[in-house]
Amino acid sequence: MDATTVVLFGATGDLAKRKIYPALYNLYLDHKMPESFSVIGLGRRDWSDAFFQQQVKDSLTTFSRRAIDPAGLNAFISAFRYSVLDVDRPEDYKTLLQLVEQREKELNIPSNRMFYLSVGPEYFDTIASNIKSSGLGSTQGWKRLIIEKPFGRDLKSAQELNEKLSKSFEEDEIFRIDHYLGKPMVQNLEVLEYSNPVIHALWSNRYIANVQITAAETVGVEERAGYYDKTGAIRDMFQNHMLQLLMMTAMQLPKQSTPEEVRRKKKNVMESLRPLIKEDIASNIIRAQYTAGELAGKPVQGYKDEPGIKATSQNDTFIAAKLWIDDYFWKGIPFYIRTGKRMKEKSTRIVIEFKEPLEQYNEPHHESAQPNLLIIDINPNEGIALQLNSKDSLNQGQFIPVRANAFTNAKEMPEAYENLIFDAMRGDATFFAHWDEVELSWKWVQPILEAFEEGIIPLQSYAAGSNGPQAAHDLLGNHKWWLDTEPTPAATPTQAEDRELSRV
Ligand SMILES: NC(=O)C1=CN([C@@H]2O[C@H](COP(=O)(O)OP(=O)(O)OC[C@H]3O[C@@H](n4cnc5c(N)ncnc54)[C@H](OP(=O)(O)O)[C@@H]3O)[C@@H](O)[C@H]2O)C=CC1
Ligand SMILES: O=C1O[C@H](COP(=O)(O)O)[C@@H](O)[C@H](O)[C@H]1O
Repeated sequence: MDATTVVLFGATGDLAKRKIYPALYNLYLDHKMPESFSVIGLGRRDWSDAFFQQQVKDSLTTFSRRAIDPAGLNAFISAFRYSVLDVDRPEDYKTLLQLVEQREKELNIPSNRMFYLSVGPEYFDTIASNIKSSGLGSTQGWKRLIIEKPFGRDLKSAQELNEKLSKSFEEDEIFRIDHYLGKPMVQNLEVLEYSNPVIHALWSNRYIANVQITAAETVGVEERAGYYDKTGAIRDMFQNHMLQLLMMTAMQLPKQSTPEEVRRKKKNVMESLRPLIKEDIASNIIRAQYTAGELAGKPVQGYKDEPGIKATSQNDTFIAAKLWIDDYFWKGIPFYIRTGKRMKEKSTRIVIEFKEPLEQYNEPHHESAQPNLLIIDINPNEGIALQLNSKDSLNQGQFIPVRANAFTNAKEMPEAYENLIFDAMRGDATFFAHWDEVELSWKWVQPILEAFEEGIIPLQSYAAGSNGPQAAHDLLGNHKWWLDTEPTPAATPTQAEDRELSRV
């Protein structure tokens, strides 16, 4: 891998501490960092190098998934330097350039520069143009820009932001992070389909009845009232993470797994996604807000009582949607998507429900038969399960669902940020959101945002600790959200893989 300088804007912030430093450290332990690298942290706080290095060490002690190796830690930390920078002060970029060049010389790093913008999106444009005007972006090697979400708050603002960024960086230099694309099971979806003829053969509207994608969280708004109350589940999760999961699930297998091909296939999905017209929005989109309830046996307050949230807030903390992909493979198959805070369990999961097994053979419907399910657990458990029907030897003539489970120990898997930072350093953009996908996602979501503003969609409520509002269950008609009440078995902590055929 090329020797690299990581220039981290927002080095004093929460994301850097919780995700970025632990990811860099784990990559270092796995020998996935370049032989020679430099990290320059930036923020307005007047920190010294030594203080910054101590902050990084503290963050690793708290957040790294690995035990700290004191000897290796010092070598790792010695690559870190700090420079004070206010995004609006051009002179700070000049000082930064001098420091970057000095470290490149000391460490013999050709000018390959990765600018990581772990700051609020309101600063993206200013930083990108200052990188250009200060000369920081005039590298002899490569330059890359990593940006965090949110990318705009509607179609127009996203287009404006992209227009501005493209004055300083080419599209192939911009790495838009969607951390769901870094999750190991999401990165595994393509492989599951192409390396398993059983799954591949069934992956179409001929055999699939519906697809359900859930990202349920038990946490509430936490300390993010200011951000979340203006954002809601639709912008915070649905427009980005949930639509990315949809693209990854529904895309047709690329002939070659190159970034260009994968992104082209994802774009095809978005282009085939049936647009919502205003009249149909209320019957296909459910929005809701949590009220007081109980989680893990403890009472929790409602959204409106959370610190920093107004009692009149009409913000959504839950979204469910019914979508149709009008292409050859998925025509006629509903995709159900939902995401919410303060739900019963933390679970990101894709469930593929297959068509009734007996119907096609004209046998009398057997009421104890359940649909076959393919269950892909993404987070916090990681694994797949296949639910099949089997003869129930204890009850004559009855069927019983059994599950073949394969779970991995999530603690041993690289964290999303590790995968993504590693890819960005190698210049592999496969699991980053291309502008075309982002724009198409906003285009699809835009009528929903307008319908919200116009009050066309009622705001439902659901008790904290539940599986969401009744309306989200009604959305599925004769079907149901699978596994709502029966979490799939967790991985055995001592075993890397646990394969079993179990009774459900
Ligand atoms: N935290 C998280 O879990 C997640 C965050 N994100 C995104 O990551 C980005 C960063 O979030 P987070 O770390 O939580 O935010 P924080 O508020 O914790 O940190 C913001 C950072 O920006 C710096 N900053 C703010 N204003 C300026 C300025 N004028 N000039 C220079 N630096 C400035 C701050 O440094 P200083 O105060 O020293 O100036 C600080 O380091 C945001 O875009 C957020 O949406 C995305 C997913 C998850
Ligand atoms: O981006 C975000 O994601 C988290 C959920 O991420 P996960 O990896 O824990 O599933 C969510 O809590 C947060 O509101 C949102 O901004």
